[in-house]
Amino acid sequence: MKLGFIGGGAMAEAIVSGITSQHLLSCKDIYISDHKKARCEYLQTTYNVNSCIGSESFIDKLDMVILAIKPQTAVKAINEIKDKITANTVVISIIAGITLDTLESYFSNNAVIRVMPNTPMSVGAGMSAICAGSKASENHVTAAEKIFASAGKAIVIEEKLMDAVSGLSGSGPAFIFVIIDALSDAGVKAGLKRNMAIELAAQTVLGSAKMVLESGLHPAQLRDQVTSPGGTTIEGVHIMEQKGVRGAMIDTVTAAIEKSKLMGKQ
Ligand SMILES: NC(=O)C1=CN([C@@H]2O[C@H](COP(=O)(O)OP(=O)(O)OC[C@H]3O[C@@H](n4cnc5c(N)ncnc54)[C@H](O)[C@@H]3O)[C@@H](O)[C@H]2O)C=CC1
Ligand SMILES: O=C(O)[C@@H]1CCC=N1
Repeated sequence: MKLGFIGGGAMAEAIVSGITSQHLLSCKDIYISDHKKARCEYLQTTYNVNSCIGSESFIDKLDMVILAIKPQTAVKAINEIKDKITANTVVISIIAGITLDTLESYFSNNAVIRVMPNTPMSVGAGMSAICAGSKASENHVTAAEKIFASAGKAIVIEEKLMDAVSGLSGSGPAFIFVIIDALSDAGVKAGLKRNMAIELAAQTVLGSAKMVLESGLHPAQLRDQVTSPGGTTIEGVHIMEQKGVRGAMIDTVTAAIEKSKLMGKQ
């Protein structure tokens, strides 16, 4: 299986780092094209994959190609490759907002799949959602699931849910990083050293997420287990509700979802 990437930026790197550390594919079967020479050299040195400016040397040899360019540069990049790939190559787009209809209008002979991954793939803890285009078979979807589940979890969804997923789990890591940063600020304010405060905050987020996933309990039940009557936690929970943290998080994700919808219309 030969896997190619058009665009070797942050998200492509997270996927490559995930799949190579899990040994899903051999490095020699991974090809990355990026416009920046420095980026190609970095990816080649760090992950031992093939990387070059331009995809001419490998584009017609791929079983799968992942489009990992920004939405703003997508049309140009797609036009560079659409007549060069063979009909057997499965096209996977991770580009936010670009619909299957649009992708299929460019790649009319190919099976097309949309995926919304996230950067925690780089540490084996990604969350990806996959939806299949009209020509994608069950085998194609299974192959995509294998790639994206190799470094985390992958679910198959209907395309109408893609904007919601983009706003929640696609952008979500950025929202959680802001929260970890804010929690560590609170620790620093109380006299903790910055590195210790970051470790305390990040491990607390990690552990809490693990409890939600492994216990099967609703987050509200787990919160209740921490909240002793008349104790410290309820004081903090009261402030969170007073300051509208819950509403702010709903608004945050909703704004990201609305932007994803808008990008799909452009
Ligand atoms: N960063 C993230 O957390 C996530 C990003 N995505 C999607 O992934 C896509 C890529 O995002 P990032 O990796 O963050 O962007 P990025 O800006 O880090 O990477 C894009 C790369 O593409 C290269 N490039 C531009 N035009 C090119 C062309 N014609 N041929 C080859 N390379 C070209 C650029 O030099 C750059 O290195 C976007 O469409 C985004 O919506 C999806 C989920 C999460
Ligand atoms: O910010 C963005 O547009 C991309 C899509 C999801 C995460 N990053």
